[in-house]
Order: sequence, then C-alpha cells, then structure tokens
Amino acid sequence: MNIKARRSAALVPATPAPATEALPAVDAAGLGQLAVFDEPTTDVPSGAARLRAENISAWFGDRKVLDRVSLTMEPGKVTALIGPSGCGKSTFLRILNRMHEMVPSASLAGQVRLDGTDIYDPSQRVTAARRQIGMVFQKANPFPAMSIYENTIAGLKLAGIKADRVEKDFLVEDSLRKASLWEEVKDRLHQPGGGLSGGQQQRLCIARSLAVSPRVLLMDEPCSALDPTSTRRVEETIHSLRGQITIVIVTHNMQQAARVSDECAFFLAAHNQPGGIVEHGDTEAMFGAPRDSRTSDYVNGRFG
Ligand SMILES: Nc1ncnc2c1ncn2[C@@H]1O[C@H](COP(=O)(O)OP(=O)(O)OP(=O)(O)O)[C@@H](O)[C@H]1O
Repeated sequence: MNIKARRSAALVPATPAPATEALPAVDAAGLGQLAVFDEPTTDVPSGAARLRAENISAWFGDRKVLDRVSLTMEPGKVTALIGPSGCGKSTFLRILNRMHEMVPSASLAGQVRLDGTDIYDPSQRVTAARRQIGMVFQKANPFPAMSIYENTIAGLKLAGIKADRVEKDFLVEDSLRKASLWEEVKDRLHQPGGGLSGGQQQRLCIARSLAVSPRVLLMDEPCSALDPTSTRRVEETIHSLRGQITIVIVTHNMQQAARVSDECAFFLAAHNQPGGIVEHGDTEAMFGAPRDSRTSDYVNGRFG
C-alpha cells in the first residue's frame, strides 16, 4: 500500500479566480479549469499525455468515498468511467485535475501522474495542472452574453497566453472545427454564445477547453442534458479528437460508453462503503466478455 498523508483543501489551497474586466464573475467550479489561472502557464508541454492515478482515496469530511483506486488512462485514447450513481466517478474525475480540493471538506490520498509527474507534488502548480487537464461539465456553461468568438478564447487570458488578432482568428477557427461547431457558427461568430442551442453550447465549451491546448480532456456526463442529435454530434467530436488528446468521460449511457470509448473502468461501491474499480479493460471485452459477474450485470442493465 502506498497511501500518502491525506491532503486537505487547507494543505493544497485552490487558487482564487482572478478579477478581469473582460470576463464576468463566475464560480470557479462552473468554469472548470479556466477560472483558476492566476499566473502564466505558457511553459507547459503539449500533446496527448498518459494519466495515471495511483492508490487514490478520497474523503468528504470523515466520509471516505473512494478507496485506493488505480487507473492508467492511455495517451490519445478515450477511457469511459461507468458505474451506478454515487460510486465516486465524478469525484475521481475531479481529482484528476485538482478540482476536488476546491470543496472545503474534501481531502485525498494517492498520486495522479501526468506523463510521470505527480500533479499533487508540492512543486507542481495547480494552474499548470488545470491548463493541461481540461474539463467539460454536464451542463454547458458558456458566458451567455459574450460572443461565440470571445467565448472560444476566454481561457487564453486566464492562462496567460498572449495572442494577436491573426493568432486568435486561427485559434477560434481551429478550436471550433475540432469541436465540430465551425460550420454552424462561422457566419455569426460575434453573436452571443447564449443564443446557441444546448448541444451547440456544449460544443462551444469543448472548443473553449481545446483552445488552451490541454493534453487531457475530462468530460463529466457531457451529453446527459442533450437530445439524441446533439449527443451524436458530441460523440462525433470525441471520435475526431481521438489520438490528439487523452479523453476521460463519465457516462451513465452504456451505449455511449460502448460507442465512444477504447477502454472502460467499472466503478462500484457496496452499501456505505467507498467506491473502487471492479474491472478495467478494453471496451469490447468489458461489454462482450466481462471477467466479473458484477460488470456483466451492470453493462447488461441488470442493476444501477
Ligand atoms: N461536495 C460533496 N460533499 C459531500 N459529499 C459528496 C460531495 N460530492 C459527492 N459526495 C458524495 O461522494 C459520493 C460519490 O459521489 P460522486 O458524485 O463522485 O459519485 P458518482 O458515481 O459520480 O455519482 P453520479 O453518477 O450520481 O454522478 C456520494 O456518496 C456523494 O454523495
């Protein structure tokens, strides 16, 4: 067992959101990695990274919700986290980019290695970790009054990335193309982001995350509020990002997990017990020939 001393929010303080004129005040959790940059993060590496969680345990107050979870998320692959409600998937996801520590009662033990470097090491800046490990949430959260163009590059300033007009134009188009939104919005880039449909807003949030060139993209049930057509578009976006970026997605939709992921990790928590991973492997094997009967029952809809 290799559990580190529990690290609490007090020990690893979340950096407050900077006040800027260009960006309206938002809660940090709502904006994910964007709201917590307070210093330039231009010296970080790029390209899909291997993310390795080692012996992760997590608590809210005295309540342990994850017990020694280890998982490797391979570079450029899509890993789906599946399992019934309350087994700790979102908590695990938020630990992967140091958002768990933003909850005052939260603490954790273990290590998260981004290409070998523990993002929780005291020498590592939380800002650099969140720049490299982006997050998209269940509910799309663009700045409603800000234009599509400005929404897309909202993270640049917060990340301390300087860009002139030509570079910004390129980045806006590139990010919106990667998020499969360009064709739908190219003629109205200066209209408010809040005027887009729910599915388009979610893809705008994906574009906003991509604009700061993260190496890993975490997605917490990104389609749960979307209709089937919008869901398909987001899934197509995930497909097109495969190979360029490491993706970790929490989903309750087994068909979606089967469609989009290369690998799956099945989380489970017994009654009043912390959650853990029952089985992890290739998605085809997890759905076609799971090793554990609990995995088989879950993926075949017999519980959860
Ligand atoms: N901010 C919080 N404060 C206290 N307890 C929390 C907090 N967030 C989550 N929990 C608890 O931690 C446990 C794991 O929750 P988590 O949201 O990670 O599970 P999940 O598998 O993602 O669930 P779901 O699929 O319903 O989103 C649950 O028992 C939950 O009640």
